[in-house]
Amino acid sequence: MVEFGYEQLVKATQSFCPSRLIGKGSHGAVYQGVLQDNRVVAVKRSSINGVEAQRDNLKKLENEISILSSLRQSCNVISILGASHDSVQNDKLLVMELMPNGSLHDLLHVAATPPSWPQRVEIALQIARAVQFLHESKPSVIHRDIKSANILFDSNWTAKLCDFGLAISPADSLSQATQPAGTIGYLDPSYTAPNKLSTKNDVFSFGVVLLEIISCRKVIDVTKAPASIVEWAIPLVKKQRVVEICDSRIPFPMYMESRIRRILSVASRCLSDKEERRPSIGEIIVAMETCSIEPVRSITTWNSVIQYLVQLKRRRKLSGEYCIRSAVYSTRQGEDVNSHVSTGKVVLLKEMLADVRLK
Ligand SMILES: Nc1ncnc2c1ncn2[C@@H]1O[C@H](COP(=O)(O)OP(=O)(O)OP(=O)(O)O)[C@@H](O)[C@H]1O
Repeated sequence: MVEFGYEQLVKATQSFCPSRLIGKGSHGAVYQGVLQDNRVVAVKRSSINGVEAQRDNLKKLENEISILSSLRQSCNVISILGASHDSVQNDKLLVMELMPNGSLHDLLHVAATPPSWPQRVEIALQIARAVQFLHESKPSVIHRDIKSANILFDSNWTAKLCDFGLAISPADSLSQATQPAGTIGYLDPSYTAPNKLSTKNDVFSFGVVLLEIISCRKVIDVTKAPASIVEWAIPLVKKQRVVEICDSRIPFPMYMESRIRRILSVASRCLSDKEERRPSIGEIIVAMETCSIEPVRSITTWNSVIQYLVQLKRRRKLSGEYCIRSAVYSTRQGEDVNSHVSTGKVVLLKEMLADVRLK
């Protein structure tokens, strides 16, 4: 991990200029920065608006830096580029890759166009891989704050798990005394004391995110009864009323019905009251990978085939008109109608072949 000079990051963010502010969280603010080598990065600062960081915020950011720098690289976990510390201002900075496409929370609840079903399945799988990476790291890491707002998209729309402020390694002796923490709506109800810390706490939160991805319902929605997404969706999953759970803004995809059923069944197991009944992230990946989708390329191919068939039908209709026009012209000129009909067919065939070659 690179130790950046504090002044270098002050310059990169134009002195933490408000126009560079991406957003504020409970333990800091994130700015867009441009490094000397022109790399565009995200810089998380423990103090907000220059007010000296509260001890708690500072500790969370230090924890985030320590956990992220102990992990290997993973395609579905945010990459840390470095950190910086200013002892005069008692400020800590975390430099990480910039995620320019916002959060899963915004994609589901704010964006005008809802994500497609294949996109949702792919995102769910990417998050599962991030959790698997953490739980199977040596020593393992428990994130403790898995939620749609902490899943951000990079420039290729790959989902990455971020915000490691609450993350903890159960191997760390400090974890024995760490009080339960997380976000209401995603927090495992059985995580009530430090000794209840387990990877299954993350599995529960992951189950909530799965329900959110499929339904696009807020995890706590006080305008609805029941307000909790878990209390609302799980009885419906048990009664096999899957269509009622699915986001109604886009048509229910019959061709993906079994995949969606499987994801909801995984979610229901993750949300089991009894921790021991919840699957491990390894089991979740196995269940989800069998329901993963064909690569987008194949969908494009199918679209091309459908488009081609539509064009073919249109051309056939046109060819009929062309033959009739030729025939009318020929009869006027006293020529053999059949010769023109076959010429029309040859022209059409040539065009179709050119079309296929282009594709
Ligand atoms: N690497 C990044 N690239 C782009 N935006 C980021 C990055 N990291 C965080 N953000 C955005 O910056 C804002 C603050 O993030 P931060 O992780 O501090 O808090 P949070 O997740 O919003 O809240 P909390 O800490 O309360 O859970 C959020 O809007 C988040 O989406």
